[in-house]
Amino acid sequence: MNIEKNKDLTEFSAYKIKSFCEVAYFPECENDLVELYRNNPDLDFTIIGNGNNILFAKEYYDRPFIIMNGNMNKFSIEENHICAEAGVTLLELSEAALKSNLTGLEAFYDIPSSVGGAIVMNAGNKNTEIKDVLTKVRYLSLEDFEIKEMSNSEIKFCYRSSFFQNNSNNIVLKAWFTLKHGNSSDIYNLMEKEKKIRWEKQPREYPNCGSVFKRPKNKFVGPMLDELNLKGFTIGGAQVSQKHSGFIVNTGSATGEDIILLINEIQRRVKLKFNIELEVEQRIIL
Ligand SMILES: NC(=O)C1=CN([C@@H]2O[C@H](COP(=O)(O)OP(=O)(O)OC[C@H]3O[C@@H](n4cnc5c(N)ncnc54)[C@H](OP(=O)(O)O)[C@@H]3O)[C@@H](O)[C@H]2O)C=CC1
Ligand SMILES: C=C(O[C@H]1[C@H](O)[C@@H](CO)O[C@H](OP(=O)(O)OP(=O)(O)OC[C@H]2O[C@@H](n3ccc(=O)[nH]c3=O)[C@H](O)[C@@H]2O)[C@@H]1NC(C)=O)C(=O)O
Repeated sequence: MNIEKNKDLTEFSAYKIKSFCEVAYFPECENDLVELYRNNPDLDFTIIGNGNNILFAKEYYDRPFIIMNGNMNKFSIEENHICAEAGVTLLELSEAALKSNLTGLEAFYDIPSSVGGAIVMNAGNKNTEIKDVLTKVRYLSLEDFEIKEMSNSEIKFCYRSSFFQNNSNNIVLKAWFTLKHGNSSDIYNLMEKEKKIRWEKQPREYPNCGSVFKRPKNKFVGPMLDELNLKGFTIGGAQVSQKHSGFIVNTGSATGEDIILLINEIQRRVKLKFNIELEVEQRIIL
């Protein structure tokens, strides 16, 4: 396993925020990860999947990070079942499904995420969520350092949440998905269609971490922010996207602090005007 001291984390954050950690571990397989935790039961590790939903609040972390991005990325396919390690990206997973003429992952083709991150957050769009294709998860419990498995129904998935979101002392190691046999060109066309829709609506040209806030009940975030004239509102290098107000983009030199200040100001104005407390969807790494 590769271990790097004083590691620059910029490339592991989709916001491209400059931040360092004391030491970064890059586990290559399940065993590396499990041994790391078992041998260091007192260390407070921060885990990063593909970095698409994290906001570095600090410029330096004097603690160890575990980086799954580009690691633990093996998968296998048997009939209509895929078994994938936590570090496989949804892009890799959906492309593998396409090659095997399996349908069910098209909506995830363009959702930036690792398998682990997708399960924690129950990744998805308006019509499909990862829970719809997931069979079971293998995970490491940090309570007793034992490896366990949990079936879909036990994971208590709901909108952008799961057992793993609410119990972060459990590390996703591997997941099994059940798909359906389909037609290769139909699968490909649907993947491209999903991607086109997202690229048309979302600010892919700037570093960002997707939706900043969860959808409040019966409301969308974008129209509320538009009503408040917040499109383009900027603090330092952080800007409410001109393309989709539900996103904050890094226009070049945003710090974590810029983004947090912008989030706080949006929340303050939304509360004043609509009496709604916007809940942050992204993980702020303190
Ligand atoms: N729909 C969309 O367009 C977009 C969606 N997203 C969503 O954001 C998420 C991004 O995933 P990803 O980039 O991989 O995640 P990140 O690297 O951004 O990690 C987010 C959090 O997930 C937890 N986590 C990640 N991997 C694991 C693991 N193996 N086991 C346990 N916890 C883990 C960690 O929190 P902790 O340690 O506290 O549990 C981490 O802080 C996905 O759910 C994706 O759907 C992001 C951008 C756009
Ligand atoms: C990007 C993410 O997921 C996205 C996912 O891609 C899209 C599409 O399915 O639906 C959610 O966004 P969203 O709630 O902003 O939905 P959208 O369909 O983009 O927009 C909702 C409504 O707001 C309007 N809208 C959007 C942007 C804007 O600047 N102004 C505006 O008025 C749109 O016209 C639409 O009528 C997910 N976000 C959440 C928090 O649920 C993410 O989780 O990070």
